Amino acid sequence: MPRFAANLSMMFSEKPFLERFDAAAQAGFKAVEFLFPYEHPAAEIAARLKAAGLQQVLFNAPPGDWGAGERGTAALPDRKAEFREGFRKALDYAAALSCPRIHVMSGLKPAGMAHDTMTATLAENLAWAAEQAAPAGVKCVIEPINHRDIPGFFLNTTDQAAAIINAVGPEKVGMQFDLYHCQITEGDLVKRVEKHLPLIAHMQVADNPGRNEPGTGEVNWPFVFKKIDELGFRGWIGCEYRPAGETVAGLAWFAPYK
Ligand SMILES: O=C(O)C(=O)[C@@H](O)CO
Ligand SMILES: [Mg+2]
Repeated sequence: MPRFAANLSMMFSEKPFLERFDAAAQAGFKAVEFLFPYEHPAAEIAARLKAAGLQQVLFNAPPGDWGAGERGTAALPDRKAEFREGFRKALDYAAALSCPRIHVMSGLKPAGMAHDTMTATLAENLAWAAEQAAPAGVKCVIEPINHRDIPGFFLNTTDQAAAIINAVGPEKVGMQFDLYHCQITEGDLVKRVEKHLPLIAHMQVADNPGRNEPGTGEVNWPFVFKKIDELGFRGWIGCEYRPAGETVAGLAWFAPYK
């Protein structure tokens, strides 16, 4: 059966962040993910996880200046030192939260920057990060993101991500396969999951259009989830969606998977 993790950056936003852990557990989730933990001490988050009986399965490395529109630094040649400093901080949080996956965002493509230069920078940074992360049992993941949600993002397709992962080494870095982005950019969800399955270390889901919960848009999710299970994916699927209404009221789709 597919295993779903609540995304606490998007779900349960009716409550303050630290209260969302308990809310997710009460709704039947066994695991959570979120974008960034850095506004809160790691020990505080660890305590919330423990009290709620939850597992932390993913969060993001620092992305540069998010408020100013930056979306990662891992593919930016002039930001290597910042990327590394941020990744070390992420690793400290991962250790405190016993979290096995860190999402590393590549960044926006600067005007005039050569694609190959960015690919090489991303590969070099990932290889370095993997070396730091391996002793802690942590794997870095990279995620292709659609151009509508993040215009100008460097990493867009599952094939582009696969080429980088294969160049660095699939044992070192994995694919964060977000079904929402794939539906927008590429479609053909089941065939693409099948193609990249050996590289996929984490998945995420939202329906399209709207990025709301499964069942609110165009995708036949019971079919897709069944196929993902039959294909043998045993990792976590993060519910990275904005509930259309109140979070718990929109969880009917989740009932068969609790
Ligand atoms: O947007 C997504 O999709 C993510 O998974 C985030 O981590 C990055 O914006
Ligand atoms: Mg995602």
